[in-house]
Amino acid sequence: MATLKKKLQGLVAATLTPMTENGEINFSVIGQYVDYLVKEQGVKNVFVNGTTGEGLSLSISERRQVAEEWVTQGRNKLDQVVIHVGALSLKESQELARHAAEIGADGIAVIAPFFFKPWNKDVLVNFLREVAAAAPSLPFYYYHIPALTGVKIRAEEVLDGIQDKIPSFQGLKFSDTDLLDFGQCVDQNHQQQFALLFGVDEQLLSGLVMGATGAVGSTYNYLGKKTNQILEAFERKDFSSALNYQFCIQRFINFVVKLGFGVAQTKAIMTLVSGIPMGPPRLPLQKATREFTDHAAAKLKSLDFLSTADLKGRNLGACI
Ligand SMILES: CC(=O)N[C@@H]([C@@H](O)[C@H](O)[C@H](O)CO)[C@@H](O)CC(=O)C(=O)O
Repeated sequence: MATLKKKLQGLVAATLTPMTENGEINFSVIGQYVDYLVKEQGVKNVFVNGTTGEGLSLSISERRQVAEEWVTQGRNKLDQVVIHVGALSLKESQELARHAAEIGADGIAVIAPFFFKPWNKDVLVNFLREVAAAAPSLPFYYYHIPALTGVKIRAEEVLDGIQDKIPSFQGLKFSDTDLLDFGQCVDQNHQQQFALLFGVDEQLLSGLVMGATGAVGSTYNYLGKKTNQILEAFERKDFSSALNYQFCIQRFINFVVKLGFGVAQTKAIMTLVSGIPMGPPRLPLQKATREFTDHAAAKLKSLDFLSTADLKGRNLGACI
């Protein structure tokens, strides 16, 4: 049985994997990264080796080392460190799950296998169950990201009766825009106390309205503080402020999406905002261009998301 832990809630940063210019993992900055998230962004939970962390582009040995470094550096600083252990090979996934338990991670998450795909809910749940069984003491999360896995089985279906098969099941990370599906995950699982984590940062407020108990995302690395304002306004039922904050964040995401936005660009933005070098992504991803970074920087400044004292007060469209 999974040990009783505080329910995962609030913001969870989907961490980047810092790399050196020659493509090796730069473990040396992870301690600094933890401090930055906690002190500068007010984010105390991390989701490691997921999409943003290029988990599927790392070797198993690298994934183990990255997980270990986050757990070590996060001790007594972070609330929860959840490790994504999904892989195409069940054996590798189980190995990573066992390892996460050994190092003292707070939970594991798994995506649907995406080369040979499960063709229905039962097959998917069987796969997830085999992974969860390798680390039965760890809270288990299903990571639903159909646009990337191509596995379109609705999350609502996956959740139906899942605790009978996976006793350690604790929640869902929902990285999709189908609010009917997400709403039904919430509506049909009131009794279960699952953590239902929304994964589309630009639509977080809709997720909260629908009943999300927290959120996992890439932008919380550098817009955590701003996004916490949405959570706080929502909590005090100040929906008009919450919407304003969401619109501000949307203005930024909408801008970068038009330029072409993904993990490489997130690395560039995080480097710019935090000052911690995230390095390039690993192939097949391509490093963000200088032009992208310059445009993103200008936009961050114009929205007052980047504290440049000399720009303050000048821009009427600022989102302070
Ligand atoms: C497809 C994708 O990368 N989605 C991101 C979002 O945070 C996304 O970057 C954000 O909503 C901007 O579109 C997360 O859901 C991914 C994530 O949590 C992860 O890295 O595991």
